[in-house]
Amino acid sequence: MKQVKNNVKNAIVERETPIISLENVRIRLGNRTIQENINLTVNEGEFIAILGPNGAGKSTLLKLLLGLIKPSVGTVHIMGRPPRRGNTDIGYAPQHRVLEADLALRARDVVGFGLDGHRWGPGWPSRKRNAIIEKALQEVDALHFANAPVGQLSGGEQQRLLIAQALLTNPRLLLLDEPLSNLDITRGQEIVTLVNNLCRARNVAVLLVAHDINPLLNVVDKVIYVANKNCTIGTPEEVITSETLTRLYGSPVEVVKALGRVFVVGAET
Ligand SMILES: Nc1ncnc2c1ncn2[C@@H]1O[C@H](COP(=O)(O)OP(=O)(O)OP(=O)(O)O)[C@@H](O)[C@H]1O
Repeated sequence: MKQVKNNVKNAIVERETPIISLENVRIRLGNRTIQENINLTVNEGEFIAILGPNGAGKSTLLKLLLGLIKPSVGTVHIMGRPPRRGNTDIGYAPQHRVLEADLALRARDVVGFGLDGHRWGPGWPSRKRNAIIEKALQEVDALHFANAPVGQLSGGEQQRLLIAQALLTNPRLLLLDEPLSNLDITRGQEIVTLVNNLCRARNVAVLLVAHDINPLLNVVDKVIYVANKNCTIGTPEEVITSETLTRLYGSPVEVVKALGRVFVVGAET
């Protein structure tokens, strides 16, 4: 009985532990300070957009969570533990370049690469491995082009494969680096809807790096805005305001709302 109680207690503690916790984090690369003092918490199942100008440190933040770089000051916790490379609780889709048109690999093989280094990686021609790949392809609505040569797929279709790859280990945190870049408005919106559905259905926390908040405005829970070596987190209504962004950039910024869209003016955004 005591064991059962302990198990329940541990399960509750585990559930209540934030997915990400950053305290007083400073990031330096080479001899440059990229971020001064990051404090933020991300909870289970939250859908969060990371925004900010080129070179502000959005991808660097993802690398920190992946354990690829270390903070020079402060603490980083992923599900209560320091970040570590190869953490299967994290699914990561890196920034994507369109693949060569003559690349003859099948879409499903490319997704399968996501299992490399995993216990169902190559050398496991098992039904289990194929079933995992099939499920991920289905979740991103890619079954109908699963056998197509990947180089012939559109940017949006290739993006779905990257997301499928990131889902293979059933992660609790999904890191997507600019999945909307190079997509037209309709394809971009389809990816946003897909990611939102995955986030809600799986209760997986999602950090999605983007340059434009507009396609995400109606679906994200929060925004992390990175600029001028600082970052801030809050709901879009809290963060995408003239006051908050002027404070963050340290120079005048105007947030203009028109035609149902939001425009950030006056800063290098
Ligand atoms: N090893 C390094 N040494 C020094 N500076 C680096 C190193 N790696 C990256 N940087 C710098 O860190 C800054 C942040 O880069 P990062 O790629 O995180 O920006 P970003 O916000 O993702 O930009 P973008 O929107 O253009 O992709 C950039 O100015 C980059 O030049």
